[in-house]
Amino acid sequence: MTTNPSLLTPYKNTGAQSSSLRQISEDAFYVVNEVVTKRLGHIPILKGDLHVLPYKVQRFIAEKAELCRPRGIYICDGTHAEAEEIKDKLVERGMLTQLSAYENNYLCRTDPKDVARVESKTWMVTTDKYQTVTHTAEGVEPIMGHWMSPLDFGEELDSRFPGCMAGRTMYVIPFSMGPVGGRLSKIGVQLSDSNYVVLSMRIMTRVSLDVWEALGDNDFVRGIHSVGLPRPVKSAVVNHWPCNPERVIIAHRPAEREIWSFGSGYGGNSLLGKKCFALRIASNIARDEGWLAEHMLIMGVTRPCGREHFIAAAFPSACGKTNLAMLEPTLPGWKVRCVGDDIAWMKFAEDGKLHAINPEAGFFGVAPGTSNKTNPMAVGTFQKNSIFTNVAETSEGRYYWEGLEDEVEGKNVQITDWLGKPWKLGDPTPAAHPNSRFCAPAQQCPIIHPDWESPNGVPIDAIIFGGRRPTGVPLVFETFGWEHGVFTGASLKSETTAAAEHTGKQVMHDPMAMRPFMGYNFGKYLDHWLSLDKPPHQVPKIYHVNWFRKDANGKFLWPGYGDNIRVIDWVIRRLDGEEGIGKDTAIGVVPAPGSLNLEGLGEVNFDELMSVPRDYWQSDAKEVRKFLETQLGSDLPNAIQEQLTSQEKRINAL
Ligand SMILES: Nc1nc2c(ncn2[C@@H]2O[C@H](COP(=O)(O)OP(=O)(O)OP(=O)(O)O)[C@@H](O)[C@H]2O)c(=O)[nH]1
Ligand SMILES: O=C([O-])CC(=O)C(=O)O
Ligand SMILES: [Mn+2]
Repeated sequence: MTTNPSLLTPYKNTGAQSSSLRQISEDAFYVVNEVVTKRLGHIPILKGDLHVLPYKVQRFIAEKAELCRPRGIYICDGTHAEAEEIKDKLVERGMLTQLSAYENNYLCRTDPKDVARVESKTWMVTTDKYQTVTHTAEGVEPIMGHWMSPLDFGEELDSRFPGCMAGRTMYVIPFSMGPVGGRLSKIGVQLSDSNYVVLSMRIMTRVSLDVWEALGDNDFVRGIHSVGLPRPVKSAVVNHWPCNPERVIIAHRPAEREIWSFGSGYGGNSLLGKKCFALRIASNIARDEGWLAEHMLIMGVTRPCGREHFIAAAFPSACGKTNLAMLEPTLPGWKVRCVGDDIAWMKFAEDGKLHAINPEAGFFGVAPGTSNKTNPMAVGTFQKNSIFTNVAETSEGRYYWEGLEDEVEGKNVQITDWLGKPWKLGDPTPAAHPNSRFCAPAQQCPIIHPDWESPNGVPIDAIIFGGRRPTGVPLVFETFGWEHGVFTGASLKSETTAAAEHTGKQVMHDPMAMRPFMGYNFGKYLDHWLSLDKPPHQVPKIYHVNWFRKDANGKFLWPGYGDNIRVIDWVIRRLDGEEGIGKDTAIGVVPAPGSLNLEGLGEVNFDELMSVPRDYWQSDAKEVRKFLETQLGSDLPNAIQEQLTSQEKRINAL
């Protein structure tokens, strides 16, 4: 199979800011115009004016249209009217159903084969393999980063993209991650043949014509997405949801800042601003520019005394970020405000502090388990202008999923499950898919932070890592310093969830909660983190939490949700330097007996919750050493190696 070299030629960044370059690019207009016109051939522009866009964008569109051969090109403007027009069409076609009990809420059922991220088909394409993966020990498959050679990628691309949009519209989506024009913000352009993607991107990112203005002649991240089912369609389309599960590929070319996604319409695979751009591509940009792109929520916590602290927290997918970011405190006088629930871009500012922005504009949250009891602020957010994917529906036009039983019990309502079948309480299968999601504008969150769109971000005082650890791991501990904190993040593990294709509950390594999102060599990534602790930087303190420890009967030891404020309270008192509330253990500082505010809580087995069992941690230490040494090989930073050794010594001395 041959590869069209023009598809794989990196675009040159002309850095066209100076007036002389601007002059050249104006002269080049006529050339561009000719090339663009030739490449487009007879493909009509259905909406918008291609020739007023930045030249690089014009060329990008023309080149990819020539490749994918859509029936027309639709340049999105991000307006409400545009969204209405698309929604009406989708309702008519049966892909969306209005949830009539709310204002402008819609339900979408996908093909049941397309319901989660597909980690095994997600790739980083780099010339040098070790830009993507670490030097693992002989015979050990790297689990962080998934490498494909440019040559192989060329073949995969050639066998999928030519003509892949036949009979469909190619939407051009201009979007900004972070407020348009902001200091930490970045611009992307996604091409997609899915109108569900257009509607979702409009919620999750800032889609607007202002983006073109802010972009000018600068470079942008390029996204090409296709559901991979050109017309006429040869196989049956299930649920009016075109996709091509057998041929899925999500490939990133970090050097070219380019993303190619094929075959899936599901959020994490198709909303390219999210995991693909804001984590995998952005972590590459961040390393080059000296900042961090992380899988973290950002929250502001105000104590009864009125002082506010900002916290960033990294938990793997479906492990509680959205819930913590919108926590409703059970302690009186406390206030939590949400800055972001999934991704943080963080950079040290002149004040020496690490400042974070939320690059997204919406929440793409796990639906099951979300209720007025667990997360009333999320519920408040998605009462209007939201899209629900793979949830169930009631005969009253409301959404339904596991965790909302109280709202239908004893009422005469019929439920239709996510597969479109009649369903009733007590049925053996779940009503909603476990990875069903709500997609809602962040600005509708009742506790959105007034500075959530501040272009300078918010100053982070503490970073928290966490995961689902049914045994052995205490509710909270403070690490002994930056290096120990980075080591603790690198050793992060969690039980698998429905957010990706892994089946069965197994505790897996998920370093920094970034395993599925690692954009470059994980050893270099750790080096980058370690290098940040230098003057004048005031690095945040690093903590680890575990809301999911279970007792011998398999019951959670900790009530979680709103009561997690009690842990945050302890964290902030530690930041303040309050004495006598910490107890040193081998793995970090846990709350001393009596130091955690448990007032008003029922029975809590504090000792079991905080215990650091020697046997457990001895075998854990062995396993972590094996993991880090075999996974990172020669890429394992010395500082992490030293942390490993000193932690082992402390554990053996327990
Ligand atoms: N037991 C317990 N469950 C929790 C807690 N916080 C969240 N959960 C559950 O964990 C699941 C996922 O929570 P989310 O907050 O959506 O997780 P997330 O990290 O934002 O997930 P992604 O969007 O996939 O990145 C939901 O079913 C929650 O109900 C907690 O404190 N205790
Ligand atoms: O990316 C997605 O599909 C949803 C998400 O936030 C995650 O899985 O962490
Ligand atoms: Mn996530």
